[in-house]
Amino acid sequence: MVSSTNHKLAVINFSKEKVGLESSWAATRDEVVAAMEEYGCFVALYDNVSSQLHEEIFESLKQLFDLPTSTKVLNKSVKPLFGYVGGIPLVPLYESLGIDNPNTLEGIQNFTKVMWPEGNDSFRETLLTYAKSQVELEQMVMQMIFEKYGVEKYLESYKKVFSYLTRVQKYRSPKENESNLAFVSHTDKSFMSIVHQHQYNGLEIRAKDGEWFNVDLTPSSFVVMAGDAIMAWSNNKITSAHHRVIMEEKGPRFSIAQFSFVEGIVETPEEFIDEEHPLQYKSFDHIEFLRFYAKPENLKQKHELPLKVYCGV
Ligand SMILES: O=C(O)CCC(=O)C(=O)O
Ligand SMILES: [Fe+2]
Repeated sequence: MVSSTNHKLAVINFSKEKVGLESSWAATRDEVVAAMEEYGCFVALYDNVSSQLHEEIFESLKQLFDLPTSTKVLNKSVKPLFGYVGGIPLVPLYESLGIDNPNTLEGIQNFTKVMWPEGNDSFRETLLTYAKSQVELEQMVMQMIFEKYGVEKYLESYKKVFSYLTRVQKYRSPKENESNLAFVSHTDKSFMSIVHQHQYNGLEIRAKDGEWFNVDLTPSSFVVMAGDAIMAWSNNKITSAHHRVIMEEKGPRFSIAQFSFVEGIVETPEEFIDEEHPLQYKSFDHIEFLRFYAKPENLKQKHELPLKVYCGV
């Protein structure tokens, strides 16, 4: 689709040679924070996931989604919204499974032993390698943001309490007379998210002026996005990106979203608060916020910013 928008996400090179250099680290950090403040997201070009790994991971997702629904629904979690999603009338094209702690052997094993009781070493190894790379990318971005705002003294304690959820997702093509809105407009409830896709575009971002624009991605593109928790943490310096998925092209489209959550309290550092910038959100327990958001009566309300309802000042 040709779009006539003026909006375009920044594309920032995160290749090892580049960000490994002290001189380009600082320039990259500035680009990251400017992009996050403008759109709540940017595209990272990241060569730590090779094209071979990229193909392997999406090949293995096809196998996963081909399992019978009776197996996929066994993907459950005590954490709210961490399990299987499919057959939802609001998003009929969408199906997804959640892998808690995908960057640890235990986390990925807990998932594979439910999906393939006889084991699936190749899925386990591919996903673990992939998830570790994505976490590495997120931690670089996190470090840049904390540094740029002069609050890096809090970074180590945050790193200790971050946990990750990977959602693997499949969008089928719409049937005739069916809407092509494959995932409704939302902000992520995470601290940050990273989205990676196979073959087909579909992700759209809402700019601050309200215009929607699509994002053209390559196999080495990773969309790094601000979630609601970093918005609260930064006292709205960075606001979470409203986004949705439209199925323009033939599907199925596969994507992987990785979400970071704070296993504990998210609190705005005092450095972000002054007379001109009063505190916007009370400190909150991240997982409890998810529990609040996931209550059917709250989901039904379709709040523009559920976090504001939960703990806005
Ligand atoms: O599939 C995508 O491109 C985005 C998915 C998404 O927004 C989400 O899982 O929160
Ligand atoms: Fe999202």
